[in-house]
Amino acid sequence: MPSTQQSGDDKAPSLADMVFETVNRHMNMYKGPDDGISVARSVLLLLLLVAAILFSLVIWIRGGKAKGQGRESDTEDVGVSTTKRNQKWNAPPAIPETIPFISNAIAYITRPKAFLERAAKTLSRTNLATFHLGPIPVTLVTGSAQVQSLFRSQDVSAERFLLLILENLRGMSKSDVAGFKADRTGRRRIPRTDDDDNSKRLWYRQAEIHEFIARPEVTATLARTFTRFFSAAIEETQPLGGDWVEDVRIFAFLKHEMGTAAVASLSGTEVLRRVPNYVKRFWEFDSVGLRLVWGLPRFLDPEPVRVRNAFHDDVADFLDEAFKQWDAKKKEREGRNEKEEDPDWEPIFGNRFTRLAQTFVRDIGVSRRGQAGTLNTHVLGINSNTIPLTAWALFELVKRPDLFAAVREEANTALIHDHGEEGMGEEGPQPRGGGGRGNHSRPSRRQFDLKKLVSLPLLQAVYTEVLRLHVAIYVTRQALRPTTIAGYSVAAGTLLQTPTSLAGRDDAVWARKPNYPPASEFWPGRHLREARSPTSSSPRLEFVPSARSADFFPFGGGPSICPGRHFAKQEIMLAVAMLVSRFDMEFVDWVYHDDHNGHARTSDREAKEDDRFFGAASVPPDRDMRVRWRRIW
Ligand code: HEM
Repeated sequence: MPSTQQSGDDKAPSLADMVFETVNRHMNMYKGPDDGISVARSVLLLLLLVAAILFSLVIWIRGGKAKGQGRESDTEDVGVSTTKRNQKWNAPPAIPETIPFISNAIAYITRPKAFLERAAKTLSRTNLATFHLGPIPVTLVTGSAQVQSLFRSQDVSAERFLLLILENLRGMSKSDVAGFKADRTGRRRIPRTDDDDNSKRLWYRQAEIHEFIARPEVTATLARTFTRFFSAAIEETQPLGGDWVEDVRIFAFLKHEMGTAAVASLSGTEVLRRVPNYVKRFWEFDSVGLRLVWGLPRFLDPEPVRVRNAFHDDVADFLDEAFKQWDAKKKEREGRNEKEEDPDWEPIFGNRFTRLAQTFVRDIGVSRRGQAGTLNTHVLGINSNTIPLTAWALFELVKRPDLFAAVREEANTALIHDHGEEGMGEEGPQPRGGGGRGNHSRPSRRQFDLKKLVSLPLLQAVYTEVLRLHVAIYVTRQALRPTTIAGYSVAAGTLLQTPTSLAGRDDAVWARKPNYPPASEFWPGRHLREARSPTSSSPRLEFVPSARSADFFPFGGGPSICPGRHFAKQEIMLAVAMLVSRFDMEFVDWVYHDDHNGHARTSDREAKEDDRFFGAASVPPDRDMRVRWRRIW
C-alpha cells in the first residue's frame, strides 16, 4: 500500500544547503564585531538564542506531527518496527551539545571523527542517539540486533542518501534527478507503491545495473583485466635484474599504477588516453568528495564544485566521442547483418558494466555532466576504497618482515604458470602507452589462481584487519514512516545512520579472548586458528570469520549492500600478493604526501588515518611509507 508520508523531501534542498543555515549562524557568532563592540555581540548572541528556541519549537511541532502520523499509519503495512497504535512516543536520547541544534551539526561536518568519539559516549549507554543536521533529525543506530533489523527493514530506504550522491558527487542537475525524486517505488523488484511502470522505476533500474557488478562472471572479468593491466605496469616501470629502486612511496605508487589499472579494467583504456591526466585529476576529485556530499554550500566553499565540474566536463567530451565511436561500430555491424557485439571488456567503455551504466543514464536523458559524473563516481567506488586499504596492508607487512615473508610464502602457493590469456588478446592500447623506464623484461607467464588466492587464510586475515580498522562510513537510511527501534520512536523522514567504525573497533567483539590484543591494534591472529586433520601431523592455518555480519559491515547491508564487495576483496588481495611475491622490500622512512620538487619530506611519525576522509568509507593514510625495493620476477 502506498505510504502517504514517504520521506516528505520533495522540495528538500541538498543536505549541505539544509545545514547551511545553522552553520552560518554559528560562523557569524564567532566572527563577531572586530572592534570589540560588546553590545553588538550580545545582540547577536541574543538573536542566536532566540533562533535556537524558535528552531527547537519547530522541531517540537514536527515531532508532534510525526507522532500523530504514527497513529494514523497503523492501518498501513506493519513492518517489524512500524510504530503501533497508541504506542507511547519515546524519543531516543539526544547527543549533548553546547549550543542546541548547532554544535553537533557543525562538529559532524567539520570534525566527523571527533564528533563520533563524543557520540560514542552517549551510545555506550543506549543503542540509539539523536542530533539534528539543520532541520533533518538524525538518529545514530548501534548494536547487532538494531543494525540487523535496520538492514532488513521495509520501513527504511537508502534513496535519500543516493540522491545526495547523484546531486553532489555526480553533479546531476535538478532536471536530471527529477525522475529519481518522483520515483516512490523503491529499488526492489516488487514496487513499494502501485505504480509498476518499469520505465519510470529509476531506482530499481539503477539497482539492477549496480547489482550486475556482483555477478561472478563480471567480477571475474574485472579481476582478470585488472591483473593484466597492473602486471603490465609493474613490468614496464620497475626494472628486473638485481637493482634496488630507491625512494618508492607505496601509497603514491598505488594511487598511480593500481589506479590506472583499475580504471582501465572498469572504464576502458580510451578514457585514459583521451582525458589528459585522468588519474591525477581523479584523485583531486576524490580529495573533495566528502565536502561535496556533506560539506558547506557552494558559495561558502566553491572549490569542491569547481574541481568536480571541470573534471566531469572533460570526461563528458570523451563520452560524446565514445558513444559516437560505439554507435558507428554498431551501424557497421548492422550493415553487415552481424550480431550486436557485447564483449566482457573492450577499450572504449571497459567492462560491460560501464557500457550498461552509461547507456542507462544517457537514455533517461541525464545531462552530459551528469553522465560523466556517473562514470567518475563509479571509479570513485573502486579506487577510493581499494587503494587506501592496499596501502595499509602493505604498510603493516613491511613493518613486520616475518609477516611479510609468511604472506609471500603463502601467496606463492597460489601461483600458476599462465599458458596465454584468452579474450583480452592484444586489443586496445596499453593504459600507459608503453615505454616505461624499466621496460626491459618479457611479460611474466606466472599468474595467481584467483580462486585459490582469495581463500588463503593469512592473506584473508590481513585483508579483514585493514577492512576492520580503516573503513569508516555511516551506512545511511531514511525512515519512510514512524518506526520503533529498540523501543525508541523514530519520526518519518529521520536519517538513520549506523557507523561502521564503532562496531569494527569494539573490544567486546574483537578482543574477546584474554590473549587477544585490543581491537584498535592490527593483529591478523584474530581471524585465524590452527586446525588438525587426520591425514597430516602438522596443523593447518584456517581463516575464521570471527564476527557476525551485524557486528562487521564495512560494505553496508540488506538490499543496498555494496555490489563491489567481491571485486574489492579480489583486487586488494591480488595487488598485495603481486607486490609481496614480486618484490623484496625494505622500510626507509615515513614521508609527507606533498612532494617538493620530487623529494618527499621525512615525517617524524608513522602514518595515521587522514581524518579529513573519515566517513568516506576507506580512510587513507596521512603519511606515505618510503621503501626501497627490488623486483625478483
Ligand atoms: C573496500 C572497498 C569498498 C567499501 C568499503 C565499500 C563500501 C560501500 C558501502 C558502505 C556502500 C553503501 C552500502 C549500503 O548502503 O548498505 C557501498 C555502495 C556501493 N558501492 Fe561500494 N565499497 C567498496 C568497493 C566498491 C567497489 C570496488 C565498487 C565497484 C566495483 C563499489 C561500488 C558500489 C556501488 C555502485 C554502490 C551503490 C549501491 C547501490 O546502492 O545501488 N564499491 N559501498
